[in-house]
Amino acid sequence: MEVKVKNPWHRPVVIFLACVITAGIIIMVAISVVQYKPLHQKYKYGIVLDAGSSHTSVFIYEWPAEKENNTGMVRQKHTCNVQGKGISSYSDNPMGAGTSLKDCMEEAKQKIPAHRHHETPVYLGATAGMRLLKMENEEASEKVLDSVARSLKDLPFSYQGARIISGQEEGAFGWITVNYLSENLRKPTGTLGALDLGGASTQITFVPQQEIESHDNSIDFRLYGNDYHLYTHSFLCYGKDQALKLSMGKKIESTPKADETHPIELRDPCFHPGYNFTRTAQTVFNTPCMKKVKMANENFFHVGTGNWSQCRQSIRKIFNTSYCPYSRCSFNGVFQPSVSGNFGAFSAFFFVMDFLKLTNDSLDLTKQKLATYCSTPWKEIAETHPHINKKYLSEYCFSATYILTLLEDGYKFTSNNWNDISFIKKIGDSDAGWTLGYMLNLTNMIPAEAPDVPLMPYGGYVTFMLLFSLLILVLLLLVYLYFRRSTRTAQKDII
Ligand SMILES: Nc1ccn([C@@H]2O[C@H](COP(=O)(O)OP(=O)(O)O)[C@@H](O)[C@H]2O)c(=O)n1
Ligand SMILES: [Ca+2]
Repeated sequence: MEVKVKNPWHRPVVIFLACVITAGIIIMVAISVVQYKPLHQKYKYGIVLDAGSSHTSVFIYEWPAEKENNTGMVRQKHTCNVQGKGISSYSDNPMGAGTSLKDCMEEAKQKIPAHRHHETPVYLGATAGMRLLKMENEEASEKVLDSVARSLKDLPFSYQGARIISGQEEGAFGWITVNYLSENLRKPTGTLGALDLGGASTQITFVPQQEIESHDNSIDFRLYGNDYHLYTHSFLCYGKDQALKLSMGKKIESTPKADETHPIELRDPCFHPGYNFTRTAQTVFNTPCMKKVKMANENFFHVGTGNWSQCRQSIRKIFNTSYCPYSRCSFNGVFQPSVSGNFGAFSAFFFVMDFLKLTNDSLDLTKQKLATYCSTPWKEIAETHPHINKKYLSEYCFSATYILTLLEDGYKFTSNNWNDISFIKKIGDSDAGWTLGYMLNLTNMIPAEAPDVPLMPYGGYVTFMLLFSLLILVLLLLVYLYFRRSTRTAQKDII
């Protein structure tokens, strides 16, 4: 006998529910395939040594193992400052350069889980101090690099090289670091220019509004599917320590000697009134940034006069602005388009301006405050900061005046765009500097094209899957109940 369902229009409902369930299962399977996520987050590590002119720092970075190509995923886990001066100061004792790294590398072994050691890349990049040593004594610079390389190869990490990076690389990787950390690289919105002040060189890097007229200053990247056309320049000898030597050297050369028996008295407006030290000319002229002078073995009296505007005038003399083979220049005949957009100024730009609490004022107020600081007697300055190394303390007036002169007269910032400059040390957990960009580049962690991204964030994915499963269960339950009811009704009808 034929079984008749009592209510025939229920059939489309059943077909509809069956379709919804099938579609639901297909969607869930499809999302599971696209959305891969390991249950346990594993981290990978990388080490970069920044062998600067004044000191060496070790940076340890970490990132989730499965997210190498995601912007902003690499963060600084730990940093260690190597005791003593930079590796270029070991020219007379190259072995000492390698030994100096031991303590910090021991710390790195503790910070990185042992099972990751063998796959953790370690890179050493040396900057302007080693560029200068190479100019002065190539053999000594090679010995120093050999020594640090040997020391790093002895470690359980994956040694990837120790080399002097170019000024262009230093500028470009500093720019990549600040823009990676600010998560600017995957958005079509603006980027952040990078200003790096070291002891021996300084770098300026930004996306210009106008054409780059000199090939040497142009650098092109394709990052996450976006093209970047950058202007960059590194001024060797214009880091703050070398600039001080250039400036003092110029003053010494123009200071007449009273007589043959008495040392020169260098009256220096960039040092506080009451500051009075005897120095050897060797400490000023021991650099390939200046031509050697005859008086290298002589002493001179270094006497502070604390006059900011005169200090500024004296610093202007180390910038040659008398010739420019392009439509516009910064100084020393170097092409520079007009600065545009926001800038992050880091390393010594930050250390100096932060120490003097000059990071948040207008250009005019910064000048006023600095003028007052420079004219403060040395005795008062030394008493206010008893724990700060006297050499560093005595140089802040010069350094800050140099920073202002470099930014205003050199790079042509004005009071209108002064506040586009942010003096920064870190972005999030990570230091601004070239090391992160260098590692991202060498580990191919910034692809040229945008990497495939999961359909939805992990949290959203889990919630979606749970709700969808619940919905399907409810639908299945409804279908079951419906069939049970229909069968019972049919049985009743038969009876
Ligand atoms: N806490 C700190 C650390 C460094 N610095 C200065 O920052 C500069 C860092 O330069 P660097 O060693 O990276 O030298 P480059 O090789 O980059 O020219 C040096 O002039 C240091 O004296 C500072 O003023 N305060
Ligand atoms: Ca540096």
